[in-house]
Amino acid sequence: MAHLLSTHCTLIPSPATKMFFKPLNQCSAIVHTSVPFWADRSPRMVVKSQRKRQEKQYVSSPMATPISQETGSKSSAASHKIQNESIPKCKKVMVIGGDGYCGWATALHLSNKGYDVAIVDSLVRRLFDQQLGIDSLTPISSIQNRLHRWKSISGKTIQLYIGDICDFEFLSEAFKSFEPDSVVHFGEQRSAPYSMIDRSRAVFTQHNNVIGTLNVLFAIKEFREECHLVKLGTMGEYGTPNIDIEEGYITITHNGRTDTLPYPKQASSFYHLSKVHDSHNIAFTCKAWGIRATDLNQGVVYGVRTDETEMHEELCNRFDYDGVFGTALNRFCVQAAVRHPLTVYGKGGQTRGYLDIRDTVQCVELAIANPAKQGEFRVFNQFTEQFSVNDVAGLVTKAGKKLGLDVQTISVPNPRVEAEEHYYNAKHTKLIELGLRPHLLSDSLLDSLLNFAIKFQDRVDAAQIMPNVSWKKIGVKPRTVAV
Ligand SMILES: O=c1ccn([C@@H]2O[C@H](COP(=O)(O)OP(=O)(O)O[C@H]3O[C@H](CS(=O)(=O)O)[C@@H](O)[C@H](O)[C@H]3O)[C@@H](O)[C@H]2O)c(=O)[nH]1
Repeated sequence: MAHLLSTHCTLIPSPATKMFFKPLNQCSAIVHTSVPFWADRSPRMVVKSQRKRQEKQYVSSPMATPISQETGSKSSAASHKIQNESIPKCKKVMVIGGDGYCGWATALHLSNKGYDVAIVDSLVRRLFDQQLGIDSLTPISSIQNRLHRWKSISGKTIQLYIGDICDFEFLSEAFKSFEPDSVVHFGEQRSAPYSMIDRSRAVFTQHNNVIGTLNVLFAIKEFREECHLVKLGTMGEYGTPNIDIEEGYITITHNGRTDTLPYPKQASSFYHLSKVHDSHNIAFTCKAWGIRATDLNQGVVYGVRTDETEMHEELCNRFDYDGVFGTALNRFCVQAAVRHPLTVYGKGGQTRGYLDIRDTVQCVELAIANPAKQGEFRVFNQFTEQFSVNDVAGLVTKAGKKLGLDVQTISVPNPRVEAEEHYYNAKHTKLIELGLRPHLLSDSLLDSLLNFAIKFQDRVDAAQIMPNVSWKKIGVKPRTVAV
């Protein structure tokens, strides 16, 4: 029997009666993980749209773009590009992982731009917080409340499918029901430290990410062969080679013969390796089945606000600052706000590509609006600026001083195995060529991020700040991370 979830969504229990989420064995902040929750891959509830199916909206033109229905947000490079091109009435985008940090911002942005959006999410990211005893700096609403609020503010409906894409039956239903023209796939375990906690988290990360992506590829082949896959990869796939990093491919002359080959991969965590495995699987299926795909090798994302998430507090995005899910710049802003010394790991010369979350949403929109050709495996390096960890600490220190904060830095013994001083020069021109107008890291953005962190400083749990996952100490025994 279907239970009414909202005016436009229905919860349909799967054939099995088992609940998706096992009860947690929690004792204050300590999580016992002797029975990993992900051991249960039983079928789960499917949220299926009641909305009448619309006509198929396949778009085969590489320049096809959606109607821009921006409501009060600033115009972007993407919208300029969109206005000049042939515009389909409606273009359907499935955002897998649409309840997460990048996924939520992207789902709202695309909906605001006139795409017909469906979120597919297992909500497991929220469960990680509960299991590790950590929380977002910002209070975040349930996905249902988020979507109700978005509807009331924008008048736009985002469909919701709650389930695990590793469950092919669930994914098939979602595909057949929504019939996406593009799939944006953020639905992976995205923390390197999480994947290095213990054996079971390493296995979970690779199983979840690699099998999930394989299922998406099979679903496209089976149900929507024109559908464009926009897959979130990572700059971490390349590692830190002592030569320039190209965008996906490198032309090599060897023993007098020349070829253009996938750029060598040297990932340095089980998480980053899962993305390498994904890239190989996607590249193969583009060749073998003619899948069209874009791999967005994204750098470290910072920031929290986008035009849409700041429309209402119930649309607020998550902001991670803990040692497992928090990323460098966001962490440093929170550390500065609560007068915790900035935690530079090792020598601090680790250099990465960085980007503002407002550019993440812009890049995804550009990729969708300018799809890969049938059979093409495109790779874009998705970042806007390079910084070392010491650079980032220096910028936050300077911005903190302006706000009257006395920001200190400490060198923490590096919990990771990574080069701490190295050459780094990565190309990132393809998205610029498509029209990306980057939001470069500015004093005003740092001011606003610091003020944001100060606003929510009472929610900070200082015990979550120091890293406590070691690349070298990872073992087979299930580990409790929270103190
Ligand atoms: O308190 C900290 C936190 C991090 N770092 C260092 O900062 C660098 C970046 O670490 P991060 O935690 O900000 O980012 P990372 O673990 O690489 O992962 C994040 O950024 C990746 C892009 S990239 O780094 O691979 O380009 C994405 O794929 C991941 O999903 C996202 O969690 C690393 O050298 C790390 O050792 C510190 O020195 N101090």
